[in-house]
Amino acid sequence: MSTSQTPVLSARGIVKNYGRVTALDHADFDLYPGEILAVIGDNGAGKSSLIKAISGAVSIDEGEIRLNGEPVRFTSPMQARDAGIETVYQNLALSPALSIADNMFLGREIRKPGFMGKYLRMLDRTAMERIARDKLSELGLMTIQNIGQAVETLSGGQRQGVAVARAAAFGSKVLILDEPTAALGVKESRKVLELIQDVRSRGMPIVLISHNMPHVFEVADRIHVHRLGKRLCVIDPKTASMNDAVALMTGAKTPETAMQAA
Ligand SMILES: Nc1ncnc2c1ncn2[C@@H]1O[C@H](COP(=O)(O)OP(=O)(O)OP(=O)(O)O)[C@@H](O)[C@H]1O
Repeated sequence: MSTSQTPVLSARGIVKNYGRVTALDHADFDLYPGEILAVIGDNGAGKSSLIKAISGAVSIDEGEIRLNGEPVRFTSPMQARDAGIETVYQNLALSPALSIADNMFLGREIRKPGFMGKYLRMLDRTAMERIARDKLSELGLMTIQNIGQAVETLSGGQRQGVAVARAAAFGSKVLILDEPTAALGVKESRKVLELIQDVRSRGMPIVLISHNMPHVFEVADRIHVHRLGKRLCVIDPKTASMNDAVALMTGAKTPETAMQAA
């Protein structure tokens, strides 16, 4: 990771108002190739709004978003996903009653070749199950026994795993994870953190929104501190402390005073 490279995803001066509430107030953002960028901030700082803006879930009032240097303007999450920005939300966009394979291919189903697929819209289940199995085992998630198993029967960590595998499976350019460990136990969190690092080692940059400072400091290459609707600063987890991060988030320290203390 090097900040001299062109960011994979960047934003400049983005503004998002909800009526009289300004959720994003000229916010900037940069994600570089191959990095895990954590986004931290107090409740209401605008982290979700930032993620929604760069993943097409809300339209922005002002500002610019660039993907690989090219300006983009998404009007739906589907558009952002097609462009390679895959977002896994806290409440997971998985369908509990569907199988793992069906979930992985939701909205991207493979049709049977030839007439049956093209005109009868028949799904190629064998191919989908094979690819789903391959992807899960590639990511070390084959504790899941049966690819036909409904997602509602999986543990929280396994569900998160399926969602991440889905993102990793489709050649996404960017993976955004919103509080991936929030609902998980210690063991499951560990697995998900390993999975995130594994996905990074495959070259995919990741945005990690989290309130969990030990998790953030464990895996992030850089930490974007969001405060009052904008990026306050970016800190290096190798030189900054968790106390600094929390002080910056809450306004107890400014980037200048935190630097002096360092
Ligand atoms: N749909 C909405 N309608 C009105 N106000 C909203 C909406 N979404 C967010 N806001 C407001 O925008 C501000 C930023 O909210 P946002 O959810 O982006 O913060 P956050 O940093 O993700 O917070 P948290 O850590 O609590 O999830 C808050 O004041 C919030 O009340």
